[in-house]
Amino acid sequence: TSKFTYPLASRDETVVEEYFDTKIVDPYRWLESPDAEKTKEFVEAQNRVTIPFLDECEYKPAIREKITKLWNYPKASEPYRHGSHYFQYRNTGLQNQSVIYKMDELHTEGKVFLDPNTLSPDGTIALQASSFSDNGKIFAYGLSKSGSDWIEVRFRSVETGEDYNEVLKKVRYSSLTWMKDNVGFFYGGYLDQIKSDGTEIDASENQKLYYHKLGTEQDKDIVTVKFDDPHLRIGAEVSHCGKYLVITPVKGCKNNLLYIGKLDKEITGELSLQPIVESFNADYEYVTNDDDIFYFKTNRNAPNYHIIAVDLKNSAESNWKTIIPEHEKDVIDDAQSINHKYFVISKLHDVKHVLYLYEISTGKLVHEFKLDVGSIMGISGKRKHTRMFYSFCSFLTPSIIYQVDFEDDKIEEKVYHETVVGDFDRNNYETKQVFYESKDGVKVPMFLISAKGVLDNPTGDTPAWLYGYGGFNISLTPSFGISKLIFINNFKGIYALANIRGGGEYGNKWHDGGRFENKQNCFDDFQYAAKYLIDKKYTNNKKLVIQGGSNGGLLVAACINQAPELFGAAICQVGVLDMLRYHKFTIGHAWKSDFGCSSEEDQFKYLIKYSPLHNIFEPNEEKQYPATLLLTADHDDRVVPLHSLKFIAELQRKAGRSPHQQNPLLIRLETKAGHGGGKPTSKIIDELTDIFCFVSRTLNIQFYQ
Ligand SMILES: O=C(NCC(=O)N1CCC[C@H]1C(=O)O)OCc1ccccc1
Repeated sequence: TSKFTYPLASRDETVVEEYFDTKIVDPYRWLESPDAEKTKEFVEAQNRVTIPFLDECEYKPAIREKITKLWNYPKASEPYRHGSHYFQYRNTGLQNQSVIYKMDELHTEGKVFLDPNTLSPDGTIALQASSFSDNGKIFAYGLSKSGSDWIEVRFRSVETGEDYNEVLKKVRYSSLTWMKDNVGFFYGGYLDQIKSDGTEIDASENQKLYYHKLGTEQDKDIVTVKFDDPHLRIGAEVSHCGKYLVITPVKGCKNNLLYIGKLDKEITGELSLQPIVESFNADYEYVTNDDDIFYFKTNRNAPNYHIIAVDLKNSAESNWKTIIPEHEKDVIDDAQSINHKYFVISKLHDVKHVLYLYEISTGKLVHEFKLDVGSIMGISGKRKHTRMFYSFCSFLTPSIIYQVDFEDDKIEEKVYHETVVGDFDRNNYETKQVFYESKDGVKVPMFLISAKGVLDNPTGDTPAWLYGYGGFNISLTPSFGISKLIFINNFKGIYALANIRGGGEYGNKWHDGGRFENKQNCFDDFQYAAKYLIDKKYTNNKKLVIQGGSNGGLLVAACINQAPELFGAAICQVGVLDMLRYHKFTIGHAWKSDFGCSSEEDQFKYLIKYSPLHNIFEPNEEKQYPATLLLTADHDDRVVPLHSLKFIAELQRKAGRSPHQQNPLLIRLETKAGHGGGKPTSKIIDELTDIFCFVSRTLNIQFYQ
């Protein structure tokens, strides 16, 4: 690839920050102002370099055509019962947003209930939150614009399909939950926030839990719960019996407080709350309750989670009862209630889901559902229902929806709907789970997917795509994706998913193994995954592309700083790249629960060691950066674009200018787009096409039609 002349970004060396006894220069601080003219010029200059590079890919039209063709298969969610109707999300294949259908009977076409595609010509208005009233007659729904976390909440009558007049604004990081009277509604709002279009970078503060009465204006809403700490987000859920409000305030992204408010009278002001947990010592998630006995899924004294019962009449921890004990290896993932008397619980067993029924009153195991290797994507059904649905997927199965009917003590299961993808034939592929050793000897699981026969006959020259995340207790379970199939099929590649530490695959210990001072374990695990793929001759370092987004973007950027020799290309999406300043923007402060914060000396000491922006090396004859593509967007208010702008500016200056840096170092900046949630199909296809073009050109791999 030809030598690049990268845009010059001015540097202001006078911006110096003191971190304890260390001075850190921040010359691109000016790129933190998204609306500044200079920033806009910088963005345009970058796109003028990147777009031609991607457009020159000879396979671009064929790649786009292939993605579009494979993507174009009908998708349908499991049915959800609310009141006397069933609701289902459907997409004919290429629609920008899925459509909600309302059915009177199962297996019927039903009719369109809410079609977000009618709300914007380019599909950038998305449904980001929703909650049906208990009687299923009113649908509360939150719409986001251009991928921002901000939502506007509206209310739609199920019978008429008409919206009520009110619109709730300045809502984000919010639960939506109804009173059982189908008139009262709770949500979390930042009503004194000035700007809220998703391009602002400042943090929102002082979220309050509001009570809204259906049919009234937002300015009549009542503050029912508020806390002094400006960073608390107030989770709330009306109990199944309707008599209580379960309040779960959260500060970071781990551990929450727990309060219960009684809802027995007219809501006129702040609720009096019964404190259950008043320190951030664990996660507590409401499952259901029988009057004063509340069931929670928690990792309190149970790193793999367990189900406990708390009696409101004596809610001291010493009086809590364990109903379903933790498993020594398997991790409880989702816990709901169904058919009046059962818990329905999914657990992760070596990164594959298993599904169980337990009796609520005794905690006794009642039934285990037989599942293939794969994931439970969703469970649909309420405690008062005698029917539930769950959707299953795997790397080679897009979606199978099962229907389960409980008659007396009989449990009857059948396939409700199986999704078919064009001419995709799963028999041409194979999946393998391997366990490789990381730097410290810890065994890390990794999934490998390829065409049949490829894994058993490694040639050392197969293109490989290694994906990882490694944080926030998030488990990467098998999922079906067109992009994986195209890389396997049309680039004749191997797809690898590494379940590195920081995730939730093995409960709390796996999460703790990859956070705070242990964060380097995530990078080691990912680099050792790459070494494994190379040592086993599945690929070589010129044919290996690594990809990750957000916290996974941090992973990718840290790894190309630390071990550039392992990779041929790196795709870093919406990455967290300035670890000294991330907490200052939008919801960044919440991530201290994984990253720590540079305001603490001991945490600054480990953050400065891996912060991507502060560890860029100057290439020499021995080492250069792999071909690197950063991606971000103007309405990303989860991870603000300044991370990627500052990183690419420094990377292109310090590395890009060196004669030893032959591989391109580029950034792709999208408009009217955000962190990823709600992204319209058209933009997803554009982005994936560009990523494949970048990989094809830089790894010099052919696209087979
Ligand atoms: O910040 C997070 N989650 C963590 C997160 O998004 N992270 C954590 C690091 C960067 C980024 C990512 O990896 O996607 O969620 C905030 C939120 C949004 C909507 C509703 C409730 C709460």
